[in-house]
Amino acid sequence: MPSTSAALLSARGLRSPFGGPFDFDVQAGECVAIQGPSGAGKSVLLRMLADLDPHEGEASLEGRSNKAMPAPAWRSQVVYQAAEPAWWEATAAEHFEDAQRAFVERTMSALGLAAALLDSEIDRLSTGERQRLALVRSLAAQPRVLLLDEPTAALDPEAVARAEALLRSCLAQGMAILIVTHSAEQAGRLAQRIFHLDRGRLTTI
Ligand SMILES: Nc1ncnc2c1ncn2[C@@H]1O[C@H](COP(=O)(O)OP(=O)(O)OP(=O)(O)O)[C@@H](O)[C@H]1O
Repeated sequence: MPSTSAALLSARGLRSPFGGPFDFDVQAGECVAIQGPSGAGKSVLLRMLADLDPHEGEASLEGRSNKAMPAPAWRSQVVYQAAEPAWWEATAAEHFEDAQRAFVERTMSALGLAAALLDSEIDRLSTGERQRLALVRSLAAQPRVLLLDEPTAALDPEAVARAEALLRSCLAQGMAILIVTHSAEQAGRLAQRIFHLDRGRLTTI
C-alpha cells in the first residue's frame, strides 16, 4: 500500500516471526486505525515501527531509515504507548521535566484530569487516570508519529471523547497516529484508513 507522495512514516518489508511483511505509508496529519482479533500481531506491528521489537525490513521517517538513526533518536520521534504503560517512578510528576509542566497541566485539563493527580502515587490512581496520564506523557515527548495501543480502553464515554478531541488537534498539527482499537466506532470517528490484521497479515478496509 505504498503511496507516491512523500510519507511521514513508511514501512518497507517490515517483518518478524509474528507478522508481516508490512508495506505501507502514513502521511502527516493522517490517522490509521489497526483492528483485528486478539493475538493477530497488532502490538508487534507497533513495536516494530517504534524499533522496540527485533525485525527485518525497515521503517522510515520522511525517507530517513530507522537504521540510519540511533534507536533513542528514532524512539523520541516515533513514540509507542503500550496498552498497559509502564511507570518507573512513584508519581507521574517525576516522569516529566520542569519545562514540560505547563504543557502537562494544559493537556491534563483537556483530558479532564486535575493537576493534583501528578503528585499522587501511581499505584493509587485509577486505571483510567493512569491511561490518560500515559497519553499526556506520550504527547509531552512531542512525537512526529504516535503509536497508540488501545489508549482509551479503560475510559468512560466522556473521557474517550476528550481523548479523541485531543488526538484530532494533534492530527491537525501534522502528527501521524496509528491507533490499535477494538472499537469500530472509534476507528470510524478518528481514522482516515483502517488496517485489518489477521494472523500477521494486513489488509486495508
Ligand atoms: N517476543 C515474543 N515471543 C513469543 N511470542 C510473541 C512475542 N511477541 C509476540 N508474540 C506473539 O505474537 C502474537 C501477536 O501478539 P500481539 O501482542 O501483537 O497481538 P495483538 O494483536 O496486539 O493482540 P491483543 O489484541 O490481544 O493485544 C501473539 O500470539 C503473541 O503471543
